[in-house]
Amino acid sequence: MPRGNAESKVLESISLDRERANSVAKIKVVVRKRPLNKKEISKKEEDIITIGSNSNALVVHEKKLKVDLTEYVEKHEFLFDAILNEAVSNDEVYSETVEPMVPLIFNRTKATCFAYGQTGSGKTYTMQPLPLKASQDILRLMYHTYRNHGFQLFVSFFEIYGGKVFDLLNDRKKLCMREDGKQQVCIVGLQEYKALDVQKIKELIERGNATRSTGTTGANEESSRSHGILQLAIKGSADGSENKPARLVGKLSFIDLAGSERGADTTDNDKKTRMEGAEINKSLLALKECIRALDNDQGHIPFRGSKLTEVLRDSFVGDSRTVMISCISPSSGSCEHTLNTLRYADRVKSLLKGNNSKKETVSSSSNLRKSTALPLASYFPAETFEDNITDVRSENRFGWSKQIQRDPSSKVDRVPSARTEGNSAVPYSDHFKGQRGDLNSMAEDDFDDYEETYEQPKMLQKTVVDPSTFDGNNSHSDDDLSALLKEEEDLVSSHRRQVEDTMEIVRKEMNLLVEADQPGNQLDDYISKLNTILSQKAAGILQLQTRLAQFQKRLNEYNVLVSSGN
Ligand SMILES: Nc1ncnc2c1ncn2[C@@H]1O[C@H](COP(=O)(O)OP(=O)(O)OP(=O)(O)O)[C@@H](O)[C@H]1O
Repeated sequence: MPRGNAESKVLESISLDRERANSVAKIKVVVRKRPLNKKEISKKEEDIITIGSNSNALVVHEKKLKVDLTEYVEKHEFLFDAILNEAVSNDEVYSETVEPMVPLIFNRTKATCFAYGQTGSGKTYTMQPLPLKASQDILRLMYHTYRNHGFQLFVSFFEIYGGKVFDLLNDRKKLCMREDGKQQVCIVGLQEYKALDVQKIKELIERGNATRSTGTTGANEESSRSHGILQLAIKGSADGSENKPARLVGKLSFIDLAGSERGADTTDNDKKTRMEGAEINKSLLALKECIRALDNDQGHIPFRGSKLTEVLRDSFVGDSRTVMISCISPSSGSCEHTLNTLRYADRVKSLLKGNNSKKETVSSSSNLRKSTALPLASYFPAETFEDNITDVRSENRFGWSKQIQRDPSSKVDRVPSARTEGNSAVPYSDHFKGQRGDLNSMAEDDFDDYEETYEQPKMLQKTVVDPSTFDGNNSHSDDDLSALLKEEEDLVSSHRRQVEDTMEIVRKEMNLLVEADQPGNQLDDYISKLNTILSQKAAGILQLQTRLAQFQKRLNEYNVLVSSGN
């Protein structure tokens, strides 16, 4: 083939990659349901998750008891970018999640894939094969499409355990993090291995996996008690030469988060496990706060909320892409955790809608079309690369198109996601009668209508507060974030306690009703007991309402604080 022809093929391929880049959502949320495991089957637990025929809607069928102790099923409906059922293979998970992001990392993008879910829901099972598959694609691009660019691939693998960072490719050496003058976070001494072939990467991944901290939880015998972070970095020198120091071009991070189970699950566990749980919850909440702040286009992203978010800082600024895989167990015994996971995912997804239509509109790809120059120098214009990140960020953070379109080549259909957790109660006897039909009979247009009429909940209302309360200083807002995260934890714990108390009260109430139906019952006694019960109920509700109001106030104040920090 004549040289000119070969070059134009390469150009075409790069330009195609870039066009594809524009159609990759900034944040994509995918749910993966695992099959029932042996333990769940032996306990006769049911599969309570049904997935709609268009693969982006699911229903959780929550079994509940009425006050008169009759059973009924409450349905919770959710929509996401894609829902992968128990028959979906790891290869298909890769195609749906990471594969579209791979070409972007040759063009300055920081892409992140993380798995979220309760312990034993399949996070590690889902995440472990992804880096190797991505490496294969990266090396193919490096050796073919970008073969004259002098790109190099580096692998690092570390974990965050108990708020500390350990190098999984260097005997779990404890590492510390530093922030440079440009607020770039680096992990001092982290080993990065240059990888030339897939075999080398496979060895590194296996070595790191074998070193990870695991423990046993009620739900998983080999549970990850740490956040494992594997990074594939593309580096290159400005003139494509291998002799000059290589600078970061783009990065793909894989994060296998520790289980998201909350306090309720840890009652049987020892103190160490409970402490681990608290630390894990803190970082998961902080991650949510960062994504929330990113979507609100706030100048100040509260990365310091946890070690995890500090480490991820450079993955979220500039031109970034994130795919979150929410892993869920199908079993009735995990219903509460599954709902928590889906609500977390739903919250992340809904942040991208509602008031941000401006941010969601299709961005022009002209900036990419213009730029067809091939030499690596074109990736490093006049300013330094880091300066460039800031520019890209301010111009382009939400200019990216979400463009979730029907992709004929994809095995999974996708439509724009709406935040819909619609609850509907049906008698328990109807549980299996129409659960699939309900979703199957829902045309895609129905979802579109729902999307149009649904009003976005405004978690972070901007209210006016006494400015003297805050000085708009970012370090203060980091302290505030920690306090806020703690309050969120406390609120949820109080809520849980209140529900337990209420159940106890309802039991007393039922007994009282039974007594009241007996012949010759004492009316005075009934009145006095009913009064006590009602007072207890009212006190519980009032207490929780007060706590909730306090938390809402703090949340609003925090929002004002970070907004004023812009
Ligand atoms: N989609 C799946 N298909 C088949 N088996 C699965 C699937 N997902 C998970 N499993 C199995 O379920 C068990 C728990 O999965 P895994 O260890 O990935 O959970 P986890 O969410 O990472 O838990 P933890 O947070 O405790 O580390 C494993 O034995 C795994 O092989």
